[in-house]
Amino acid sequence: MEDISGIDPYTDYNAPTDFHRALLSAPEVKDSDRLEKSLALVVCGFSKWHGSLKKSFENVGGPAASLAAAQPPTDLLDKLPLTTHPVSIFLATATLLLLTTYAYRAFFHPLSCVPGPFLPRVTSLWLYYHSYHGTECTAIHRLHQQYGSVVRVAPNEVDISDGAGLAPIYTEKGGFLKARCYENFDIDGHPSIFSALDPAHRASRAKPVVPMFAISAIRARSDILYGCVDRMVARMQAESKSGKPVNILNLSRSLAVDVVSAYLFGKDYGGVSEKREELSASQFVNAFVAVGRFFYLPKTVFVALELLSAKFWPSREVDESMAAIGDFVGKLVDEACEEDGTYQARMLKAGISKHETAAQCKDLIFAGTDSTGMNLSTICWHLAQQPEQYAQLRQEVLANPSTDPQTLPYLTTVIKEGLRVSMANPTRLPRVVPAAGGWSFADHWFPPGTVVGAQIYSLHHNPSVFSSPYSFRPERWLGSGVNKEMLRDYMPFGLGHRQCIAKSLATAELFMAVQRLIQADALRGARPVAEKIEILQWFNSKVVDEKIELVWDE
Ligand code: HEM
Repeated sequence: MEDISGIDPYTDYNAPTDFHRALLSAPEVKDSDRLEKSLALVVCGFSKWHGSLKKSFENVGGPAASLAAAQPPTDLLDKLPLTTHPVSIFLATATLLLLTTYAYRAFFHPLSCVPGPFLPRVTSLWLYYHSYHGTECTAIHRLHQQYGSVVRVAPNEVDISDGAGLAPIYTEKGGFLKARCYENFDIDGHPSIFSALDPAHRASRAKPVVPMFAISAIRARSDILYGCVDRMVARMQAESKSGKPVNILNLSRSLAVDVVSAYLFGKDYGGVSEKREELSASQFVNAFVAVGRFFYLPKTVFVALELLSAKFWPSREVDESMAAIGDFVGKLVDEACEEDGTYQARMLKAGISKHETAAQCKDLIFAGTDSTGMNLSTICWHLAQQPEQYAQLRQEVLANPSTDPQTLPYLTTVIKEGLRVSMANPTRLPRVVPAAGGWSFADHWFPPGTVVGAQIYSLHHNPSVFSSPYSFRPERWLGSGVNKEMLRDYMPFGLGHRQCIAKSLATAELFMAVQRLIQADALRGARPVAEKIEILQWFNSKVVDEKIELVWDE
C-alpha cells in the first residue's frame, strides 16, 4: 500500500478535497483499509482538540497511525463546535466510530449487495436477539419470503434457503469448516467431536469410535436396542392406563439416553426404569439446549454470561442433574478397560485424557438424548391423530413380524416424514467461507471468512419442494412422488463430513421403537393434549414446558 504519511495537510494542502483524495484514492485500497482511513480522518479531527487521543492511535500502527501523524486541515476543523471535556470527546468519538462502522457495513462491505433489511446489515444484535428469544428460524424464514433465497442475517453472515447451495457448503471437497460459534458447545473446556473446529482435532477423537456407528455394528447388537425399546413400550402402556396425560417427550428421552449408554458405553443409564416424573438426565440436557440461545455470541462474552448466570441464578435441579451425569460418566471412565471396545475405552486407548473422555461421553448423552427424544415423540404425536396412517402402518408391521424394520416401505415413509417435520435441529448449521478465493453462489460473491449456512427449518418447509410443508404426510415419500429436490433439501442429520456421526444409530432406534409401539398397539386411543408442539428455535430446539403429551381415552 502506498505510504501517504508524507502528506502534510498544512503545507501541501490547497483544499480539504486534497486531504480526502489522499485518504480515499490511494491505490490498492481494500474496503477494510478504506474504513481504517475513514476512522483515521476522525482521529485526525479530534486529535486537534485532544492530543492524548491522537497519541493512543499512533500506537495502533497501519494507516490509522500514519494519518494520525498528519495534521488536519485547520480552517475546516476550526469551524466545528469545540469542546474540551473528555467525556464529550469520548462520546462523540464513539458515536462517530459507530456510525462510520455502520455506514461501512451497509454500503461498502463486500456483502452490502446481499439483500436483507437494514438492521442485520449493520449489526449482529438482530441475530442475537432472535437467537435469544428462540425466533431465529421464523424471522429468517420471513426474510427469505421477502428478499429471496440469499439473505444477509448479520454484517458478516448469510443464510441460504436454496438447496443448490448445500453441496458446496457442506459436502463438496469436504465442505466448509464450522464457524467459531460452535466453540460455545465445548464441554468442560474440551472441544467435543461436535464442537471441534479443527478437522484434525476432531478426526483424532472420531476415528477410534466411528466403527461403533456403522450399520453393520448396530445390526450385530440390535438386541441391546430392542431391550431398551421394549422397556419403554411397557412403560408407555402402563402410564397410558392412568387416565392422566403422559409426557412422551420425557419417555422418548428416557429411551434415548438408555440406548446411547447401553449401546455405546456398555452400561444402561436406566432412564426408562427411573421411578420419577422427569428423567434425572433431563435438566442436564435442557441446560445444554439452552446454550443455543447464546450460540452466536463471541466466546468471551458467552463464558462471562455462563459464569454470571451460575453465580446469580443457580438452579438446584440443574446442579443435581449435572452431578448425576458427571458421576455416571466419571464411573464409566474410571472403570473402563482398554480392551472392552466401549466408546470410553476406545477414546482412552487413543490417548485421550480421562477428563476429556468424560466430556466426550457427556456430549453424546446430550446429543443422543435430545434429538432422538424429540423425533420419536413428534412421530408418536402425529400418529396419534392420524387413524388412517396408523392403521396402514399397523397392517404392514403385523404382516412382517420378523423383518428388519428398515426394509418396510410404509414405516420408512413415516420415519422420514417424522424427521422432516420434527424440528430437533431447526437453525442454520453455520460454516466459514474458506480463504482461497472466497465463494460465488447465485450471483453473489462471498469473501473468505463470511459465515454461510442453511437453516433446516426453511429447507424442510419450502412449499415448492414439499407441498403442504407443515403437514405430516408420509405418503409424499412413496414412489413417483419423490423428486430430486426433496432428496437434495432433506437434511435432518446435517450433510457431508460433519453430518451426525450417529445417524445410523438414531435411525435404527426410531425404526425399532415405532415398530414395537405399533406391534403392541400402544398408541391406540391416544390423542394429543395440545394442538401443536411449540418450540424455541435454538440450535437444539427447546419444546416449551419440555412436554409433548398424549392422553388415552378409555
Ligand atoms: C434423530 C436424532 C438425531 C438428529 C436429528 C441429529 C441431528 C444432527 C445434526 C443436524 C448434526 C449436524 C450438526 C452440524 O452440522 O452442525 C449432528 C451432529 C452430531 N450428532 Fe446428531 N442427531 C441425532 C442423534 C444423535 C445421536 C443419537 C448422537 C450420539 C449418540 C448424536 C451425536 C452427534 C455428534 C457427535 C455430532 C457431531 C458430528 C461431527 O461434527 O462430526 N446425534 N446431529
